[in-house]
Amino acid sequence: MMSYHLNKAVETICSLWSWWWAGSNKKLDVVAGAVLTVSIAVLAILWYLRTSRKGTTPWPPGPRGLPVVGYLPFLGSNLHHSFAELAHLYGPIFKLWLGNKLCVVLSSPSLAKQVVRDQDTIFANRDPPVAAFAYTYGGLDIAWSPYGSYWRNLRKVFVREMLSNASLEACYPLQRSEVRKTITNVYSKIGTPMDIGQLSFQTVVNVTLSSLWGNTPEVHNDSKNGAKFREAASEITELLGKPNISDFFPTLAGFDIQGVERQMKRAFLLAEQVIDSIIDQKMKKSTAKEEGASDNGEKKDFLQFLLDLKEQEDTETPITMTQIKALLMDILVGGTDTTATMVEWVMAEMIRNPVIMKRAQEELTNVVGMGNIVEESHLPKLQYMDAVIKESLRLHPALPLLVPKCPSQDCTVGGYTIPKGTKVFLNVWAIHRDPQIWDSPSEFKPERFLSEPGRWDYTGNNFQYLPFGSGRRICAGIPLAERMVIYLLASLLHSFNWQLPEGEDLDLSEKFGIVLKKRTPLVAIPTKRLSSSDLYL
Ligand code: HEM
Repeated sequence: MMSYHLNKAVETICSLWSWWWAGSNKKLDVVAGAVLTVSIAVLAILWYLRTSRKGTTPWPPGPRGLPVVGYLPFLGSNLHHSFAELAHLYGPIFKLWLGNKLCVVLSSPSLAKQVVRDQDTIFANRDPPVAAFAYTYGGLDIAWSPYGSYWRNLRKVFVREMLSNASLEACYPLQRSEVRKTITNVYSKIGTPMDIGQLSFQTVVNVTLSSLWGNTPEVHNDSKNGAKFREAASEITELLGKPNISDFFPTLAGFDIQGVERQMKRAFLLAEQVIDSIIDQKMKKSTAKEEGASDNGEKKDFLQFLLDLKEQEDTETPITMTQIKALLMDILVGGTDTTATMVEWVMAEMIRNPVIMKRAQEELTNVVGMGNIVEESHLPKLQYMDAVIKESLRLHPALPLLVPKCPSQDCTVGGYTIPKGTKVFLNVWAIHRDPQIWDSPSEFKPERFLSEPGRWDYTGNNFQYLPFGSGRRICAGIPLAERMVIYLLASLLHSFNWQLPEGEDLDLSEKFGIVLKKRTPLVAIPTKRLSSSDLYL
């Protein structure tokens, strides 16, 4: 049918043109006439193809915006809020131009399904911001590498070796020791205001560092390394979320007008120094071991595993030192700020809802007992706490727009064409607050997750609830994240009571970035909850 119309169009153009040509060939030479004929035919075909495609499946509706800058000047600082407002005007799928980037925003479970389930392979690509390349050796990590065998192998190595039950079990003593250090530290400052976000971030970075490279004493005794890495990691996340002209106008990227890339490179170098020094120590240690006694059957930590993998030539998943560093960067940057921010949101919601905090603490008293500290074996029994965390992730998803997707070919979603290369945002923040899905959506009600526990999990199969995303590019660190969040929260709440400083109000407003943070840090005062001081040491 299409080729019939096409032939017809070309035929008509040619016959009209030959008529003009017949009357005027005295003035033009033969070659110029032929070139003109072909050019007009090509233009006509292109015009036909473009208009005929638009006619069958149009592009999504959306606001017009201004020439050159598109809709950029009209967006507020909280992108997820602006997108939710536009969805009220244009519907659950709309398009907008941000500079010369075509973006499409989806805000309903059924559209989410079409992207992350029905056409997952097409949408499993990323459109990395310029800043992302600067800290991942040009996109050699899991989060920003394009969909394909490189990404698949790297993700497989990470999931199989670091997140298997055996590896998580092996890491528990190290995690426990870091969480205990935090409890002792808080106890030493009891009665004074504490920044909960900072406290969580510090703990999560230490837990992650020790999970990655085990209890290498040189690393743990070097508190400078931890502090340096924390500074670098928070700057990297901050810069990743910063709107950057280089991303909206790729032709201007070379100028780095806002200096985002330069700042990112500086933060990256700081983080790289820490990673290099740890790899260095690890390699020295294993050389010493090789020369001395056997390893007594000790389980290898993740870094050791990666270093050994690098040396193997006959492996299915070969890896270079640069790739190892990109992977470590990914885990450290992608896993720490998200997890720590979630702990802060959950604490904020509980401080705002003292009845809920009390119920969570009662559950801890029943499961753990007032004469004990929280242990790993208690965690699966904390059902109410689990519901509180799920409800916090519903209202404050750490990545409210997930990581934007980028189709590898033209495709159709919700009856609209989405051209190849479009930046596609899934507004899970809006889905999580949709009154057609959730009863009293803006209220904090953990009970909603208790009544049908099987219905809500983090697997991404229920498109109404996607705090960790869905499909092939779903968060790679869920088991570790889940465990760190509940373990740290349970320990903080079992050991202490928490309240706001006298006369302070709780501000729950949000600050958009790649990670959705609290606009103002949560500051709270801990008081002793357990009777014996020994339980704090
Ligand atoms: C509460 C904590 C966390 C939350 C809420 C979270 C959430 C997410 C989300 C929403 C995505 C994007 C998924 C998508 O685009 O569909 C993601 C990707 C990712 N996350 Fe997490 N995450 C958390 C913790 C972690 C941790 C602890 C790690 C690693 C140790 C981690 C590693 C990753 C990686 C590697 C990706 C990229 C996956 C890929 O592109 O294949 N995350 N995370």
